[in-house]
Amino acid sequence: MEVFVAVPVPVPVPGAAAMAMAMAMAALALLLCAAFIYAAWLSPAATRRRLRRAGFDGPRPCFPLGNLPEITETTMAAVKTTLPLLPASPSSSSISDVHAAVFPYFARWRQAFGKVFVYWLGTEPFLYVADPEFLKATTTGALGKRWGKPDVFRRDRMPMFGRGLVMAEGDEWARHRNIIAPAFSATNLNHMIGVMQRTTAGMLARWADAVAAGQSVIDVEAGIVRNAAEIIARASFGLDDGDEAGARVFRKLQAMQAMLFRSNRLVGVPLARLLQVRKTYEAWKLGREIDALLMEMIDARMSRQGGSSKKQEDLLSLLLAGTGSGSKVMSMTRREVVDECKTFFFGGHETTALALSWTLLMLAAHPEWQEALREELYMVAAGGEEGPLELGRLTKMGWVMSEVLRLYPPSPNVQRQALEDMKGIPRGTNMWVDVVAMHRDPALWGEDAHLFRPERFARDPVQGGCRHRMGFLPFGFGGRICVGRNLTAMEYRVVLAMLLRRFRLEVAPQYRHAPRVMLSLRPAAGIHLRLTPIHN
Ligand code: HEM
Repeated sequence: MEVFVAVPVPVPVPGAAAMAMAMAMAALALLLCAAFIYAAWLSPAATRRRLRRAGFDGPRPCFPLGNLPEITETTMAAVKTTLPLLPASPSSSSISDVHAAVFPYFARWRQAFGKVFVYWLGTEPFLYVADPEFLKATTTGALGKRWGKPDVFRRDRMPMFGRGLVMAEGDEWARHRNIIAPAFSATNLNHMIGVMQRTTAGMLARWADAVAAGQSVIDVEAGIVRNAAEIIARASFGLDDGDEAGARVFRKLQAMQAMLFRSNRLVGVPLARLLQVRKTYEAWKLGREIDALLMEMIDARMSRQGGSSKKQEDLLSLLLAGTGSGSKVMSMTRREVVDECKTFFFGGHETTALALSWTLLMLAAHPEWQEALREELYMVAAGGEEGPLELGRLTKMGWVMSEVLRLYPPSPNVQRQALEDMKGIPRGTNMWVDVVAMHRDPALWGEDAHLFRPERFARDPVQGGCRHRMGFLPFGFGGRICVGRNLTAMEYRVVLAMLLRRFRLEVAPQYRHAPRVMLSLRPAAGIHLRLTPIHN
């Protein structure tokens, strides 16, 4: 007898797989939702409670935007403000004028919370600091190593700096800094004087032509920025007249700079990049093109090295001198050299140009100082050509530079991020040092803090008489102090000396005093000066 065993045959239930898939998707969506709620609300709210328990109060944030709405609103309200260039009387102006114009939200919060408080960019906590003693207590000595650079800016500025020195961290940073710092030695910088003079002569010739053609008022800021961009491109990677690859990189770097200034980014807001996909993509694409061009230049330079009779003395050659040496400690990969070239360009030209532009404005507004610098120039370099020796003897010019960097610091803030928990500050908290506020604080500088008085640096050349050694920070502080400051000092002297010999400066009637922060501290409406040629 045949026994039939009933074997159950799996009968496909229509839609079962689809249902399983849908459930998995729903679970995933739920998980993502939970993660988003955690990142955008719960986690920052918990950090805020911890900070408040440690005694750090501040304006109430509304997550996930944090305090960005108030920042935007107060900034929009301040945009149209025009300030008097000079106070009507020495006592009629105070820190609040320029500081409130450039950081209106900080000026408002300082009144309520003092010189140290917490505010939020999206879900990122920022410890605002305008108290040098607090800064010293939290960041100097052994504590210094516990602070790095904020991740939030590293992500945002990746197209500009890549993983270059500004953004590097830990051992990577130390290795890069050890290779780069010697490239800015006095001997290397002296080789760049000629490049600076040739480039600046071109700018001055263009201004002289414009004046001869009847255009006596010039927006000097535009010319100075372009001149500084050319100088840094020549000094960094040897941009040469007729060098097509160099010129292409230069144009693209400028396009990137303009694009990043235009885009109004929601820094610190989770998923904000998704709202700005086009801008993010454009910056990424431009960044790739720049990288490819720089890589080509580096390859060409490396294959020429040794074979060429023409010795190049730009920063690129100095960095490449170690590459291929076999020493891992003292060499960089091509990729790293590319990022450093971009870092020099973006970190190095606008800051220097702004220091020079604000100086021209101050000298136009203070003719007695303009004359004092000219006299010093004629005394130190009677023959008319300034070499390294003569440039080093321009003492008064040094005071003027320091005073301008105090009143109009091109880098209006310095940032850090806590790498570990310390003194009630949770790991990951950012620090925002308000350099403009400290540089104009009467408690640190005296009642004349808002006045242009270069002589304060005659009495105290390093600190200008500031009552706290961490109250004057135009180039940052600690191990991460600006690596390019000597290059700036050199370029400042070369350009200013040539300019003062060639033109007398006056503030033009159409000049509008509108300092604003757009990454750097800039004159929003340019710097219009009347130039009168000096005939020797
Ligand atoms: C007036 C001109 C300049 C100003 C006001 C300025 C300001 C600054 C500031 C505030 C920092 C941050 C320091 C810190 O975090 O404590 C910095 C870092 C830096 N600057 Fe400058 N800078 C100027 C010129 C230059 C030039 C000419 C170059 C290069 C060509 C340059 C390259 C850099 C680099 C690579 C860093 C990162 C240093 C590090 O993290 O180790 N800067 N600068």
